[in-house]
Amino acid sequence: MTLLQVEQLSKSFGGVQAVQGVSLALQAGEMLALIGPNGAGKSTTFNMVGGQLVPDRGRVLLRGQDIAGLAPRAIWRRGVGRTFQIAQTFASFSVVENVQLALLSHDRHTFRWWPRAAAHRRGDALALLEQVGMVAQADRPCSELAYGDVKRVELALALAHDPQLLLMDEPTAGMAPGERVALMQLTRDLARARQMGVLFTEHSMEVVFGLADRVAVLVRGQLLAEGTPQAIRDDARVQQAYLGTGLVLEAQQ
Ligand SMILES: Nc1ncnc2c1ncn2[C@@H]1O[C@H](COP(=O)(O)OP(=O)(O)OP(=O)(O)O)[C@@H](O)[C@H]1O
Repeated sequence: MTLLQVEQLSKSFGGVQAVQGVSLALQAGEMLALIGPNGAGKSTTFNMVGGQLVPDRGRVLLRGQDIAGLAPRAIWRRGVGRTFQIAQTFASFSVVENVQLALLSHDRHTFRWWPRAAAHRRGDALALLEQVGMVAQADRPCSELAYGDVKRVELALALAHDPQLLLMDEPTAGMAPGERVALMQLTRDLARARQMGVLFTEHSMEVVFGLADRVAVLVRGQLLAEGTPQAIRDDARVQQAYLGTGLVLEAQQ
């Protein structure tokens, strides 16, 4: 069964039709990039899938069940994880403690438990850090980490919830080009290994065309094109939509 099926999703704000009749599909283990010029409706679409916005119309089917309009936490409980643009770690806690807190939350405990629960699933937390290449830094405070490493920890925090679908809103914003590709390569390896679908918005064309399995292009709230990176790059309508935006539809080597 299709992991995520978005059908005819629409949302307007006052007179602005932010998203109009957008349909998308994402299979388990697959990376789908949502791209488009500024104001195209990427964040609005993303937030309707994650539950931060209620659609005016349309359906969001997660393995066939409509989750459109549910609260973000209810959607999270159904296996939709999310990483955010803003670093979300607790800076004074160590790397492994942050992952333990995420596991605590996944296990439905509240953070009030923390003083008693410092040993909560430390082994599982270390195993997650191993998966994102951060186990050597497990006992360092998050505040000491380089930005790219914080992003890896954020990925481990999202994985603590064992999501079927991971939403990543501009995951590589603010990172150096080499680090961006490394983070998303890692994400792709994890998506394959865990059969987790990944829907992400991204401005780095190097990441999009180098690492997405498929690309969906939004322009002025509508889906302009959807297909493999190669098909999208060769699509004259997509090139036209990006003309004058300063973005170049080429994956740099
Ligand atoms: N809360 C809101 N209230 C009013 N208008 C909004 C709101 N959120 C988005 N919009 C409008 O909806 C349209 C789509 O915005 P959205 O943020 O989804 O685009 P985007 O593709 O994510 O853009 P960017 O790449 O700049 O983040 C824009 O015209 C925007 O101004």
